[in-house]
Amino acid sequence: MAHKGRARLFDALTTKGTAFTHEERRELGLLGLLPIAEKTIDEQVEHTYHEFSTRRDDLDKHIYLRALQDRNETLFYRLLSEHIEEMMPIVYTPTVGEACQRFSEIYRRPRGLFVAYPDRAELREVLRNRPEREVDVIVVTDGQRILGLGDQGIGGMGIPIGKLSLYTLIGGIDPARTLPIVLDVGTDNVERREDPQYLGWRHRRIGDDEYYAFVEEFVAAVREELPDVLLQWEDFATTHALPILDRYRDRLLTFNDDIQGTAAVALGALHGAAQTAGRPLSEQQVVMLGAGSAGIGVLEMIRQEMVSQGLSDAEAASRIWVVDIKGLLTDDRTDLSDGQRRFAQPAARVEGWAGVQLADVVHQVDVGVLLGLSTAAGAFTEEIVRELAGKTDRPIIFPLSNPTSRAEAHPHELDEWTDGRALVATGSPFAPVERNGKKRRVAQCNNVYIFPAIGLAVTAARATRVTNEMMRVAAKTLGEASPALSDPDEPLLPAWEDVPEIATRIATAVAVQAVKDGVAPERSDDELAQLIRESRWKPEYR
Ligand SMILES: NC(=O)c1ccc[n+]([C@@H]2O[C@H](COP(=O)([O-])OP(=O)(O)OC[C@H]3O[C@@H](n4cnc5c(N)ncnc54)[C@H](O)[C@@H]3O)[C@@H](O)[C@H]2O)c1
Ligand SMILES: O=C(O)C[C@H](O)C(=O)O
Ligand SMILES: [Mg+2]
Repeated sequence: MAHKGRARLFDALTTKGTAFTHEERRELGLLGLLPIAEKTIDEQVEHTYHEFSTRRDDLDKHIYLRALQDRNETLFYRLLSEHIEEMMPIVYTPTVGEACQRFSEIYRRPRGLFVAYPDRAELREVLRNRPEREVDVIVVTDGQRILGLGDQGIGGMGIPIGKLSLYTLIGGIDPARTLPIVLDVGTDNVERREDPQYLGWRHRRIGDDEYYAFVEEFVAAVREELPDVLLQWEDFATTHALPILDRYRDRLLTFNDDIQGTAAVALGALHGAAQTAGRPLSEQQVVMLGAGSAGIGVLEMIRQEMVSQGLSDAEAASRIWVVDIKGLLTDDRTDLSDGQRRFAQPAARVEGWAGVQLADVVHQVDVGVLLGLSTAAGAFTEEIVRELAGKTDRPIIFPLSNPTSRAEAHPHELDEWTDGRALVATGSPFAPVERNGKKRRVAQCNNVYIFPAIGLAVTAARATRVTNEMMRVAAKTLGEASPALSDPDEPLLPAWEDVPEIATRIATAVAVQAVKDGVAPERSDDELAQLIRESRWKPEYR
């Protein structure tokens, strides 16, 4: 801790603000730079919580917390950890969505790296200018598909910042070793581009040739500067997300959270749901609304799970129905990507149907599981849900699109239309559902149950790759922690207060799997468990 004087006082990572003791103030040259009172961190938490509570709306609260993070990270995380349920929706989904839309307007201080296309000749210098030398986790976006809100250009930076806050809060990654990055490659959002306040590069998105060359340059610079870092891709448009993952997954320590993290959390939540419904996944017909990278990623994992339950690949695929903006994916469609084609139903199977929209599929098929990753708000209509509820005792319905404004249905509607029988999980947080005077928490099936644990696992175990098996183990360990397994009235996923502990459990299982897969140095399971517990950063003044 080399800093002294003002440099120390204003270093967000090491400052204690009014909690510097008199002795420390003398040692560090801070005498007179602070009011005389000496606060404890608990008093600071109380004070900041009061300040937070007086802000007028959620965006204002977001701005307050982000400013606190820029001022005093230890206090920020301490405050968050004591109010995790209340503050998660403020620093993360859904409020972070609005913060991205209004990024330039609410901008106060820089954070992380802005890797802009016009600086492409100096990418290495950009990387070298990173705020801290040692980095365990990078979250990078290009801002093109921010939640279900589309292209936000540089405003997408809110997402890496928010995700990394949760890497620390839940996964115990040292905040000094996290790095949010936005690749500023222009924006096709005309409103943003023409907004005089816009802080990004005012240019249309670059073409694919330039784009992939730039991404390659970026990856090369990251490898040179930070060869051991975990590089997480976030909120890229599906057309880029899949090729990027394919290109780098075997070359780097990397994963795509929207594809792989989402798949793992969905499978985890389905574990408790299938058990409560009394019918394993391999005996369900599954319908997915949305055939983007998130939807296809989830379905790949569901298919593997059905196969592990004894089905052949073809049998599993025949139980999976995917509907996109044009209707059901069938093998006579010429507009499907390779990933989508794997889930196309034979056109012959739908011959004689009146149509191929979601309502038709639910009408024709004995659906037990309905999932939404479509951004289509309200697409799970009363009619569709009532029909589904007529086919099965415990319909499993997950409207997973974010933010709240994009949800395919709201939990209280699903509860009403199914007389309380639906097993529900949502992507964004919702208020508890009330039935017969009893309030029930709604599980938030969001990849935040997964990515912090992956970060913790690979950092502690010094893994060099994120394998499919590591993701499957994460899903399984989360699934086994479902409160619904012991009481069907309980939510499908654990409460936020329990999530840091469950992340530790998931991380341990993932680290053990990394060793098994030969992508982390040999260590015993006990050693890994201990390493993971010990490596967790805690929000305490040092
Ligand atoms: N809960 C989570 O953890 C989680 C994780 C990742 C993504 N998501 C959410 O999933 C959504 C989709 O993400 P993506 O990257 O796959 O997006 P995407 O834009 O690539 O895919 C959207 C898909 O939905 C289809 N679609 C759009 N409008 C439709 C409509 N009206 N009817 C039927 N289909 C329609 C499109 O054809 C496309 O196949 C976003 O809202 C995102 O926030 C949630
Ligand atoms: O950011 C989230 O809340 C989940 C997911 O990564 C998404 O893109 O919607
Ligand atoms: Mg995302």
